[in-house]
Amino acid sequence: MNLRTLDSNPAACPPQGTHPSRLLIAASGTGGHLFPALAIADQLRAEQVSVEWLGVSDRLETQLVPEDYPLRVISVEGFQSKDLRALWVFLKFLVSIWRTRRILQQGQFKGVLTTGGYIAAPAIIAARTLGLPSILHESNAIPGKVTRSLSRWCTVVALGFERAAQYLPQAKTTRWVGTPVRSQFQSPQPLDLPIPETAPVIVVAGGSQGAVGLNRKVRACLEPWLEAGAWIVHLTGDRDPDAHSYTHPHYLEFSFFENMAGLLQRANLAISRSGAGTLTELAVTGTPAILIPYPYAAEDHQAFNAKVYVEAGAGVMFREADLNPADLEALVLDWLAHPQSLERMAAQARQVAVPNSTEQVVAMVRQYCA
Ligand SMILES: CC(=O)N[C@H]1[C@@H](OP(=O)(O)OP(=O)(O)OC[C@H]2O[C@@H](n3ccc(=O)[nH]c3=O)[C@H](O)[C@@H]2O)O[C@H](CO)[C@@H](O)[C@@H]1O
Repeated sequence: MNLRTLDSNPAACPPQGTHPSRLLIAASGTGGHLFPALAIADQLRAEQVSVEWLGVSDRLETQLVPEDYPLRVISVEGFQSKDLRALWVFLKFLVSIWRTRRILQQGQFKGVLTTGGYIAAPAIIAARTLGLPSILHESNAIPGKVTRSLSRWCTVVALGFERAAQYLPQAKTTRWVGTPVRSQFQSPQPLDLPIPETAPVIVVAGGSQGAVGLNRKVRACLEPWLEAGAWIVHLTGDRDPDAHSYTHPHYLEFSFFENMAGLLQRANLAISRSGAGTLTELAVTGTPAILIPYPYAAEDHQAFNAKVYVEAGAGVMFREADLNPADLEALVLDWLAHPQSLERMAAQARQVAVPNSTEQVVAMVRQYCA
């Protein structure tokens, strides 16, 4: 991988005035923050907008971004403790605002787009103090802390779920646009797995990092589902101590799978965490789901995301702590025996998808950051 990480050295900036429009995208951490931002960036690049990235040195963006976009790194983290360390984090935060201001000035950026999280704070504050527009995309049904605190300073807040607007009374403008997904989701993708055409496929997904708790519940049920004829594609993440402990010719295990579009287009059912990105992809591909929210998500936001899907009739939700593997096993066996239930839910799932999310955010960039 060709790492092109830039710092705030002015010599590293492209010549000034050579691009019709320049945008700094601040997105960091997990797939849920990065993939929507990458979808937007790719579309902007196709429309000749020059995009650079603001990230953190040890997060997923260092693997996903630098091949395509110059990555500038700052040091920023969440305020979690109230002791001396909090003072250190605060000082780092002030420095991160100063560095972001310099990056924006030296690169002559016309504005900032962010998908929330810690990195959004210096990006929005720096843009605000320079009088530049900022567009914040919030994908969750309950907006994160940074979104709630700083929405008033954003030019516009784009929402993944309509119901998130009620938590942002101070935002100047909110617009419900859905959450952008990678361009591969817009067309049928081949799936390079040896699964027969007629076999039912269950995908088990724990978000961009995998979910050990969810993996355990599912492993307890594998045998009967496989006996019932299902193929199971299990995305375990790379921190599961029990990975590779079970083998069966129809059980395919991956720590991370690149071709999510092809996989979800082929899946008949997903058993999944309810991160906003995954949920949007399930809706776009019309995949019914058993949703098991991450129990420690801030303000239980994954459960609020899942409710959108459940209320639409596209799936069911279980709390991980209450979920008895025997119930999970029986529910899936029932659905495998009655595929028409899955088809009905698939149709409902498609109703949740918002068309043209990426294009709508790109239009905002054109409107506010020209
Ligand atoms: C633990 C936690 O707090 N997670 C948060 C994080 O989610 P996190 O990044 O875990 O989850 P999301 O579901 O939003 O996104 C996961 C992304 O990773 C992709 N993927 C996943 C597995 C794989 O093998 N291959 C692959 O490509 C999915 O297709 C999806 O695009 O940000 C989301 C958006 O703010 C939040 O809703 C989640 O609550």
